[in-house]
Amino acid sequence: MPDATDTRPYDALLLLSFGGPEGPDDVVPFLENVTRGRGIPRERLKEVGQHYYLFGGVSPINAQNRRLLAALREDFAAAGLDLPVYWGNRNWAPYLTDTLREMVNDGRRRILVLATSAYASYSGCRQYRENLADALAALEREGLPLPRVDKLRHYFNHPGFVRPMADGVLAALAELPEGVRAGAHLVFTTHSIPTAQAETSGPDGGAYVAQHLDVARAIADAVRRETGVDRPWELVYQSRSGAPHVPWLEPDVCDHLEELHGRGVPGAVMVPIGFVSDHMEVLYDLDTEAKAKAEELGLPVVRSATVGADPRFVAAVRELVAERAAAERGERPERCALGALGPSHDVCPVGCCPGREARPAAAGADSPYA
Ligand SMILES: CC1=C(CCC(=O)O)c2cc3nc(cc4[nH]c(cc5[nH]c(cc1n2)c(C)c5CCC(=O)O)c(CCC(=O)O)c4C)C(CCC(=O)O)=C3C
Ligand SMILES: [Fe+2]
Repeated sequence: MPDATDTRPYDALLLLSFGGPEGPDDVVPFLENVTRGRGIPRERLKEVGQHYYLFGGVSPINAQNRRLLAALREDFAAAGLDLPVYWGNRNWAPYLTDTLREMVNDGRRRILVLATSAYASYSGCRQYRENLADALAALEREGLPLPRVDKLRHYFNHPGFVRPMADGVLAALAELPEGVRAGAHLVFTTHSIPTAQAETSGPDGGAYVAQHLDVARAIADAVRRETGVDRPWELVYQSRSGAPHVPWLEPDVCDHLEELHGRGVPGAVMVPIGFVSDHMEVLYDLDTEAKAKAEELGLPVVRSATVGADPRFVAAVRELVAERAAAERGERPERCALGALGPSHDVCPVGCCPGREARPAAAGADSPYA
C-alpha cells in the first residue's frame, strides 16, 4: 500500500489559473493581457469589457481561487501532507513569474502544477505550459536557479470532479417545477474554441470534444441511475470569441435553448462541465445571458454548480498529487478515472495541443527545461 501522504520528490504545489480584474480600472489592462497578439476584434473586447463592468469590474475568479487555495492548504494539513501550496496567474496578479520567483527564493526545486482547466486544448493546457516556459526564462535571465516543473494529468474524468457535478445536476433538477422535471434535458456546456484547435487537441487530436462527451455521458448516467429517468442530453458551447469568419465549436448554448423550446422540450438544466469554478463565463454567459434567453422563451432553465472548492474535488487534487509523486518515484499508483477514456497521460507528449505558432512549453516531453 503506497503512502498517500508521501509527496517526494515534490516540494511544492502551484495552483495555476487565468486571473481576472479586481476593479473597474483593471478591466482594460486585464483584457489587453488576455488578448495580446490573438487577433480578437475590438468590438468583441468592448462587449466583454461590459460583462465585467456589470459586476463592478470584478471577476469572481480570484476569489474562487483564494477559496480553493485555502481549502487545499487545510485539506493537506488535515491529511498530513507536508506540501506548501502557491498560486499564480496567466493574466493578472499574482502573476505566474512573480510566484515562481518567490517559490525559488523559498528553496522550492521540484514543483507540481495544478491548472484550473480540466481538459486538453491549447487554451486549457499548452498555453499554461508556455506561460511556465516564459516564467522559467525570466528567472533564468535573473540568474536564479531553475526549478523542475511538472503538470498534473487532466482531471476531467476524476471521480472528485465528476461526482460533485452529478450531485449538482440532481440539486438543479429539484429546483425545476415538478411538471417540467421528468422531461427536462441536460445541456452540458463548455467554452467554445476554434474547430482547428479542437481537431488538434490532445496527443492524437480531437481530445477536447471527446473528453467533454465522456464527462457528459458519465454525469448523465449517474443522474439516470439516481432518478430512474433517462433524460436526453447534448454538449453545447458558449463564450465564442475571435473573428466571425473563423469556425468555432457549435451549437451555441443560447441557440440550443431556442431549439429545445421550438421542439417542445419543457425545460433544461445547464451543466457547466467546462469550468472549474463560477467565474465570469458562468456568471455572465450562463447566469445572465443564457438565463435571459430562457426567460424570453418562457423556458424553465436552472444552472447546476461547478466544483469550486467542493471537499471531494479538493481531496481529488490531494490524491492526484500523491499519485503523481508515487509515479515519479517509480511506483505504480492506482489511477482513478470514470467514463470510457481512462486516466490521462502524466506527461504531455511532443506536439500535444499545438498552438498557432511553435513556442517553448515547459512541463511536457518537448520542454526545453529539465
Ligand atoms: C478553453 C477555454 C477556457 C476553459 C479552460 C480554462 O479555464 O482555461 C477559457 C477560460 C477562461 N477564459 C476567460 C476569459 C477570457 N477568455 C478570452 C478568450 C478566449 N478564451 C478561449 C478559450 C478558453 N477560455 C479562447 C480560445 C479565446 C480566444 C482568444 C485566445 O485564443 O486566447 C477572453 C478575451 C475576450 C473574449 O472573450 O473574446 C477573456 C476575457 C476566463 C476568466 C474569466 C473571469 O474573468 O472570470 C477563463 C477562466
Ligand atoms: Fe477564455
